[in-house]
Amino acid sequence: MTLEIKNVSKHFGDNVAVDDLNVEIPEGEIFGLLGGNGAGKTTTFRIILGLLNATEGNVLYNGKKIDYSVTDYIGYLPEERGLHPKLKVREQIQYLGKLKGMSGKEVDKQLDYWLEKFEVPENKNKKIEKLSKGNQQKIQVIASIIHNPSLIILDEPFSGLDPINVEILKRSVIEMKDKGATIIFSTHRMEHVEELCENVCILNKGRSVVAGNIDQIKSDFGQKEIVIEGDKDLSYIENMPGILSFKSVRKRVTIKIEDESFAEPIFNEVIKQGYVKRFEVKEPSMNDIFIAKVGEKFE
Ligand SMILES: Nc1ncnc2c1ncn2[C@@H]1O[C@H](COP(=O)(O)OP(=O)(O)OP(=O)(O)O)[C@@H](O)[C@H]1O
Repeated sequence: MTLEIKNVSKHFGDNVAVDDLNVEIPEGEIFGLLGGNGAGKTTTFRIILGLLNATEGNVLYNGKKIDYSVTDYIGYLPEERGLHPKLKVREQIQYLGKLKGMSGKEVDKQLDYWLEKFEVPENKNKKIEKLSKGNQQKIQVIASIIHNPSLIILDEPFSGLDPINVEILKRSVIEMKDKGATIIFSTHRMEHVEELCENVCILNKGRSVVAGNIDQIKSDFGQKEIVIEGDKDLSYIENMPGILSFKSVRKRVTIKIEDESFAEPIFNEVIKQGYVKRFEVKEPSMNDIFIAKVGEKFE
């Protein structure tokens, strides 16, 4: 049940929102669609769901076009959140669950389960307008997964959540994957994809600038990071060959190098100074890769 995005472009007048995008998302995977504001993430989701027509190309799930209006196997957390503020949580979820063909009993069971998971069981009979923004967001996520969909599309699911709730949602996303769902989510926070995804696509101005397996992307990128911890003054290393950047904060030095071959000469210099607590050659972060490929930073 692979999701295939094939040569998809979307033009809004002269504005090219998505530009010849090709992505394959295997079944049962958590896939990250990355990019800054206006990169084309939401437009891509709307095209996947059949809510927008592509100018060119097509999207197939399980070999067929998706028509969101008639599909019960899709869960979608839209960018524009759409809960009814005057309804109580249970009333809202009952309404949406029944639209997806569930019985009232089934909805209640699932709702209790997810409210417990999201650590807000006390909100079941509260009016949505009385909940904080983050807690409304949790209800919106529950609304999109209440019917146990096999394809879940989450547009910026972590935005507006505090760090504790980000962790709770991450755990739930992993649980949905373990139950067999294919999940695609968008974010402009690189660290979210590093933790959750095997494969990603980074969009910039509608184009895929980097795509594929995260480990592979990192190893193909070539550049590495060295972290050294200890008491020694290592500032002279800054002038050695292959060094792209050198940062020293308290007792920790972080060095970016062009490729791994430059690590050994640095190591040899460092141990000449005697004992160090740590010398580690690390893969670059997705943020480093994004900056190098796109020239923008997302934090
Ligand atoms: N209905 C529309 N009409 C005209 N232009 C649109 C429309 N929807 C999106 N766009 C444009 O398409 C581009 C991509 O927008 P999109 O919302 O897909 O980006 P995004 O990556 O989801 O951004 P964000 O992170 O800000 O939500 C933008 O330049 C946007 O202005």
